[in-house]
Amino acid sequence: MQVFIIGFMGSGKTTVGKKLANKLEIPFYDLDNLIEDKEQQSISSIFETRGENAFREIENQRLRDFSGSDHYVLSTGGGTPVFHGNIDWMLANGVVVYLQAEPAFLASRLKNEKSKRPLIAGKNDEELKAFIDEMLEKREPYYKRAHFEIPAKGLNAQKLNELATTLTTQYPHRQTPR
Ligand SMILES: Nc1ncnc2c1ncn2[C@@H]1O[C@H](COP(=O)(O)OP(=O)(O)OP(=O)(O)O)[C@@H](O)[C@H]1O
Ligand SMILES: O=C(O)C1=C[C@@H](O)[C@@H](O)[C@H](O)C1
Ligand SMILES: [Mg+2]
Repeated sequence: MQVFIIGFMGSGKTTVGKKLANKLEIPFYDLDNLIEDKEQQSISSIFETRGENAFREIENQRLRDFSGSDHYVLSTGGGTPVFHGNIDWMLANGVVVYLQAEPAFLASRLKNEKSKRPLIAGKNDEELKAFIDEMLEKREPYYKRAHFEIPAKGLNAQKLNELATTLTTQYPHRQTPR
């Protein structure tokens, strides 16, 4: 089973992806981390020294080349579904879960975590909220194509269990539990 978690920065893709993988007893990967490991450079530094277009090429390559195992949960970057036909590729190659969140919720999550995220680093609270409003509107049509949409707010252990059960029922090709 290949599960792709998509959604805006701060929606909790990395946090939730890890927990979901744990419940499904399959490995967890994070596309931003895979990129940093392969390039031996932080995401911020890639944006700074090589630019966003280069980052999007690398992101696309890493997503498609990725072959950690037959079964995994992969949390993607906030922009991954939007570029280079990545959403079509993910829909064709696995189950795509959209972690949906409203701008005010995302802004409150992100306001103390801007430095590692080059697209929002240096913005004040007002600029951050305006950026999220505008960017989410552009990105949502891509996010909304996911097979499943889960509200990030109030996503507790029980809801995560329900998601894990739905995924295993509909996509029952599980690895032997570790
Ligand atoms: N269910 C949750 N409950 C409380 N806090 C959470 C939850 N999920 C995530 N967070 C917190 O929200 C922040 C953003 O989460 P996370 O880094 O997982 O988001 P992300 O979608 O992976 O972001 P990015 O796209 O930038 O990688 C972190 O501080 C994390 O600890
Ligand atoms: O929303 C985005 O475009 C990004 C989100 C992060 O996960 C990183 O992939 C990078 O900072 C770009
Ligand atoms: Mg993340």
